[in-house]
Amino acid sequence: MTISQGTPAPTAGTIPAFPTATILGYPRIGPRRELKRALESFWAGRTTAAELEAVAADLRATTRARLGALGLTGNSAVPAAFSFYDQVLDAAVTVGAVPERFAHLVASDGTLDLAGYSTVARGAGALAPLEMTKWFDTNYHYLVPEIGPATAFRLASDRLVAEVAESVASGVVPRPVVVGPVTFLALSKAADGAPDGYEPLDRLDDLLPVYVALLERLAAAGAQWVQLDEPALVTDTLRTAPDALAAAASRAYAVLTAAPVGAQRPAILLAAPYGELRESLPAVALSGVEAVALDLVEGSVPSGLTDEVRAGLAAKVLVGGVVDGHNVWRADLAAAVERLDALRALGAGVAASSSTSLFHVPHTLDDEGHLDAGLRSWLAFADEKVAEVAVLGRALVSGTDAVAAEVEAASAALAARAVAVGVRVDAVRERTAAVTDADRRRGDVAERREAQAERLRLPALPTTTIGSFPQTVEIRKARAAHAKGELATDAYEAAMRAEIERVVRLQEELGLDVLVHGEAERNDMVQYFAELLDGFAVTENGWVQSYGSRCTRPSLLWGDVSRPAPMTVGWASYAQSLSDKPVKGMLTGPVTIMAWSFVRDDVAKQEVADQLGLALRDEVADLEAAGIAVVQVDEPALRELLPLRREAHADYLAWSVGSFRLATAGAAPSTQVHTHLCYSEFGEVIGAIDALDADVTSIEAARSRMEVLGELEAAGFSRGVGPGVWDIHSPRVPSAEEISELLALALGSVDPSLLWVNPDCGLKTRGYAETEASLRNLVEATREARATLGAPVPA
Ligand SMILES: CN1c2c(nc(N)[nH]c2=O)NC[C@@H]1CNc1ccc(C(=O)N[C@@H](CCC(=O)N[C@@H](CCC(=O)N[C@@H](CCC(=O)O)C(=O)O)C(=O)O)C(=O)O)cc1
Ligand SMILES: N[C@@H](CCS)C(=O)O
Ligand SMILES: [Zn+2]
Repeated sequence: MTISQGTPAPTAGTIPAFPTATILGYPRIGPRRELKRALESFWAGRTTAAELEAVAADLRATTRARLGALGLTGNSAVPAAFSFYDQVLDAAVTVGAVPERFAHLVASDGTLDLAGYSTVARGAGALAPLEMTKWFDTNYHYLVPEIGPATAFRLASDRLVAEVAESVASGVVPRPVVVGPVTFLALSKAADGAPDGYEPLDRLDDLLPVYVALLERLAAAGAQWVQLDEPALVTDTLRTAPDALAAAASRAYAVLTAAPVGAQRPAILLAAPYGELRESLPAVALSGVEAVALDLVEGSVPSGLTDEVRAGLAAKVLVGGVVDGHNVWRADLAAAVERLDALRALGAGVAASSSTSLFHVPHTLDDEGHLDAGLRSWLAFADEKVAEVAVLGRALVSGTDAVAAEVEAASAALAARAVAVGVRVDAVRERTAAVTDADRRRGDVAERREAQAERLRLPALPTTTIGSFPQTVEIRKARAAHAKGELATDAYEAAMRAEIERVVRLQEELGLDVLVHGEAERNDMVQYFAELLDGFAVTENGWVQSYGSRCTRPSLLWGDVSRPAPMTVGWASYAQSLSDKPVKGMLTGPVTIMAWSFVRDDVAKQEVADQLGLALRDEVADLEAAGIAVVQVDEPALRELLPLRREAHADYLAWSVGSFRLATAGAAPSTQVHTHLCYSEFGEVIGAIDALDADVTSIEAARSRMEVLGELEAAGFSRGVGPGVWDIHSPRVPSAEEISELLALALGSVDPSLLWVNPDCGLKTRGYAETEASLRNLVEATREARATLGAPVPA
């Protein structure tokens, strides 16, 4: 195979040139969250599908122009990777894998309009949406396709083909991006009713013809290269073993490359982001794909290769993911050039790229004028990363000397960062170095239980919520006005206190037992703390898509972390002053603060986690001193940071659990420590959850109908536990009967003296109407359950 050096339209069998610089994907939400606003207007019925399409087309056009201006100029350098909601959902819709319950939304030609697509993503009434889960080890969530033995695959959407045609018409030959067939099936779940032992990957041979047909359509629309994302090939933690995934990749890519490049298909770039290709490397190297994108931030340049694998790679373009697509630190261009050189020795051609799609980072630093100039100079958001790959592409073509100034500037920024004030704070390092095992140990569990029962005097099956109450438009408006200086701090704080009072009164009226203050004052459960801790900076506009239209602004954790002053005590004490019932102090745990921030890459994660642990430990002490008897430390991201390789799990769990314990182990025996976990399946980390040594753990469970309880029981978990009885991800109000059923299930595996009753997660995304109705049913169902236990029922 020869890779042509020019960029003529391909003729059968000749491989079009691959650009020397590219990225694997770009943020879709828009620099001003234009897509979020357009989607939410459409969902609210304020705009039409045509208006939503127009906003999307504008965004795509702006992105193409921006990427070209930043230096992605070669044919196929610009990825066509737009999505209205999620790329995995798009793949499902493209191959016609829409679950049966949505069949009435599908047109006779198999297509789904934007309203139908939105319903599959978000549900409607009794129609449950596709399940949402974490995308690899990131804070992005994808929708899980449901594939059964009878799912009828067909090419059912021409959206991607139209996107290619739109781009070609605008003068840019793009590289369309699709989730690859192996990853698509490996991330799918078996549709309800599938027989035991069935796996969606069993359907690979039925799915491949649809990919073949799609490739042909993309070629006809003008695509010369297509990118098939296969991150499933870099991990050994999926349901399917890595050897089976490698075998599936061999089969799949034999079929997809059976036709020569040209009219029947574009050349194929198989992208393997988020980790290192290990078990699958031979399969990929020996496959017929024309290019492979390797993540050289998480992995390294392949070495120790057999002759056969070496020969396979030597026939391909190797795309070196040397610019971190997943974090925001400016690249070390000198080191990147070296890695690309090493790759050049292996492949038929080499290109510079981001390690992953850039949709994990914000659009641009241009919008962050407020950031300290030093910190800014250490950062690269999406646009700045595109400029970095463009520089590296020039180095590949013209030699390093041609980009000497850029390489030097990057090295100088790195050197300045290493010695900048606040990056290393001796007092913080001395404190973490002095931590002993005893600092991570609380007293005996039984003694704690007795002291807490005596202090709290709670009824059987205590009811509580997870922390946040609805973040109303008024709360957000007040915060936005305060940030702009249009609302004075006193007035803002008074508005938040009024909100806290309303939430406390509501909980008392509903009859909940352990109250929360509602978190009205928090813009986000991580950013709130980042704004108050030293070592962090926050962005004004650094939005990153978390799922669908929902975004977060991950904070920048750049230096040693310490707590200049109490962060939550004023709000918690105010809430406690309003009620005789215990009000929980509410903190976000060290692991979650790390997982949902952009974390410095110059220090071991364990050190960062312990710094956070110590800051939170001081906060717990201050909450206790203010009379708070229950403190909840949320760790919804404990599972999320679990490495994609099993060999790294024990080390990760040791430091992550250690940092949580450091945060909480200073609490007195009579202080009840809660933790809360959600957004993941926790089966794999049950041992670690137990090791957190919290007195009470609330955990997402409603959607899986309490599945996690069996896992906890099997692991001998014998602490207080609140399996969620209300799936808060949809506006549906669960009836008291439904909640009673879930409670009965829970009582089948949890000792009644240990069972708590609570929703799955916080209520910040819900409205008040459904919140009040659901909590009323929750309290009612609890009263009934108490009666069946013969426990005294509080008035
Ligand atoms: C629990 N989750 C979280 C994750 N990561 C976090 N960092 N935080 C999380 O809570 N990861 C896992 C999950 C992901 N789930 C979600 C769920 C919900 C959202 C969400 O609702 N995001 C909001 C933005 C939240 C926020 O930052 N609010 C700010 C700013 C609000 C805002 O947009 N203001 C307007 C002006 C006000 C107005 O007029 O309405 C503006 O700035 O333009 C705040 O409250 O102050 C979202 O809208 O997407 C995210 C992840
Ligand atoms: N305390 C937080 C946890 C979310 S995971 C909340 O209630 O929103
Ligand atoms: Zn939660």
